[in-house]
Amino acid sequence: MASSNIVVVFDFDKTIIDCDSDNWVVDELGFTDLFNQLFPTMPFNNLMDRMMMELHCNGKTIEDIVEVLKRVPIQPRMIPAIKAANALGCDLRIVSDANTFFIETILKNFGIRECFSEINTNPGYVDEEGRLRVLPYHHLNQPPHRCNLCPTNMCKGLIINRIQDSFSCEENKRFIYLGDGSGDYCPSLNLKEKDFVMPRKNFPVWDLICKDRSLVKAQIYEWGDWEEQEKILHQLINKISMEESALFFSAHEPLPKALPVML
Ligand SMILES: Cc1ncc(C[n+]2csc(CCOP(=O)(O)O)c2C)c(N)n1
Ligand SMILES: [Mg+2]
Repeated sequence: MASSNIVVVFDFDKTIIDCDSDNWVVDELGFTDLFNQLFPTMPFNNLMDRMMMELHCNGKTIEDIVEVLKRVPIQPRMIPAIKAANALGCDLRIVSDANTFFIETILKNFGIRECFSEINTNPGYVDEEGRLRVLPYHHLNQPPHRCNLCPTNMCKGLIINRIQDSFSCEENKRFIYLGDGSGDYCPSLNLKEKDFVMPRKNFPVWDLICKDRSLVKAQIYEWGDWEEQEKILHQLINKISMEESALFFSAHEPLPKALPVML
């Protein structure tokens, strides 16, 4: 497979799929009223764990949840677009405030689980009683992350920093980050000048970025719908690849005379 120096980091809900997976499961299984009643009383991450308990106690099985997840709305072009980015050698990752069970079930159902090298999200697992448990990404026995932009269970900015630090400077990785929610703002601030952020237009991360664009070092390319997301992502991958090959030529030999227009 081709390899490149491009790392594409996707948020999941409303960036890869066309809904919030948590709300989709709760609504489709008929538990919206209870969700709305409990919503003001506890942090969201705990609420999802509680809702999974409520489903279990009311006779909803893991198979029922899986069946609902298989029907999750997604723009059909998203699947070939992800496969294409992977085939071009991009390192694709997910950073999401959903959970591993929902995300892995959905990606496997669409046949794209293997396109991603890493999924960073809240752990979700089925316990011995057949109940789905959802835990915080940052364990409660660890010191709090101290970021005041992010919910206590997950700071996506810390995750981006960890991914950035996993590469050496010589690898010169270029990041493209796609997201929609307020939780995607913190990681956007941590990107560098050579990187790109693709906020979903008219969604919370876009509103936050637009308040003061100068706080974001990365180049900003907004997207309004999935067709546009696919087009811009493809253009950015091409743009970075061209820049890198131009750099490669200029570092190794004089530019070949036959290529003056491209380079
Ligand atoms: C009414 C209401 N208030 C708050 C929330 C919390 N919340 C908003 S988007 C999201 C998913 C993030 O996943 P991703 O990071 O993949 O976009 C979560 C956990 C909600 N779902 N509903
Ligand atoms: Mg999202």
